[in-house]
Amino acid sequence: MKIGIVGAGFVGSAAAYAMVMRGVGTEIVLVDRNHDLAVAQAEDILHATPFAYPMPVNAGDYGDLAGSCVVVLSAGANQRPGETRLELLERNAAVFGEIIPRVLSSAPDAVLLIATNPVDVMTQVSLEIARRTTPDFPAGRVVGSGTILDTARFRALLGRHLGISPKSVHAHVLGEHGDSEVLHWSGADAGAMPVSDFAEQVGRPVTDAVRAAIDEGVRGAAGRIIKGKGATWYGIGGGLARIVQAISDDERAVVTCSIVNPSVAGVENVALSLPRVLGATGVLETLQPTLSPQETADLARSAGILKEAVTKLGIG
Ligand SMILES: NC(=O)C1=CN([C@@H]2O[C@H](COP(=O)(O)OP(=O)(O)OC[C@H]3O[C@@H](n4cnc5c(N)ncnc54)[C@H](O)[C@@H]3O)[C@@H](O)[C@H]2O)C=CC1
Ligand SMILES: CC(=O)C(=O)O
Repeated sequence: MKIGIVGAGFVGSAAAYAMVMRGVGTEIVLVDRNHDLAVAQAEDILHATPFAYPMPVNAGDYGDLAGSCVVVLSAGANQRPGETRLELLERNAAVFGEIIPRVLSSAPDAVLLIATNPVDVMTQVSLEIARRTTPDFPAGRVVGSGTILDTARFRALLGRHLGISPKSVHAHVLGEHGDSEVLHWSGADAGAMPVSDFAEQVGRPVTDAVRAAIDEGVRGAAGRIIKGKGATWYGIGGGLARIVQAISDDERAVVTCSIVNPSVAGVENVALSLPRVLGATGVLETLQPTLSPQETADLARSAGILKEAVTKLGIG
């Protein structure tokens, strides 16, 4: 399975590296406006393959994306310290107006996996662009990485608090990949029991202070990391590799990710994250989790913020 990546900067290269280390796909092609960068990243990542999963890793042009089952889109501007994801919108929407038609003319059957921020709005922009040439382009074939990263942060922090592997924690972040995201505390579980029960049993209760610290740890992660090192890449690289694996292996894994929803929390036609079943053609099913009244209100607020952003852009 060939995997294409457009945008070979921090995020695209970390995704390629994570795929090589996990053995996702059988060939990777990196495309970037800065071709020399793509060449250098491909060469560097290729050198990791003897320690992981041998596969060709090359830089290429759009034509080399032909036959890709998934194309990751990680091109465009990233946040400067203090900037929100939504502030990147106009710059990155213009970049995608150029990129998406070129990707689809070379790889018309690929699932598009959007990482560029603001990722939910960029997912909706991408679907809109794809539908200009293919009006019935399925919404489930344009997948935003959405809150896969926030969900990973939530699981990592809960696992650390409980003293267990984050793999044994099932807890999702819903809504915007951004400031209005919703930590689904009422649905969080560990070891097949509600997280609060597990926490009491192991003597590490989730007090209001713990909960507030985890909420801030998740919601404030990007800002902190960007302040410290200029950008984030390892977490999202791992998350993108995980999504690509689910698609390329037709795995039917449940992952929080973003697509355009016909209706969510009373808001129509807006992209945001919910738990979804991922397989070869992208999103196969969307799950509607049971939420507390406060979580329902928070998800509606998040959907409203995203809807306002797409409406300003003249889509949705
Ligand atoms: N979804 C998520 O959870 C996350 C998303 N991001 C987002 O990913 C995006 C990329 O971030 P970084 O990799 O840190 O940025 P970067 O600046 O390192 O890489 C972006 C790459 O896009 C390329 N590019 C720009 N315009 C292009 C065009 N028209 N055609 C082809 N290539 C083009 C640039 O040459 C550059 O190499 C940003 O929007 C960032 O906010 C970053 C972290 C997490
Ligand atoms: C930059 C970004 O979106 C993140 O690390 O969450």
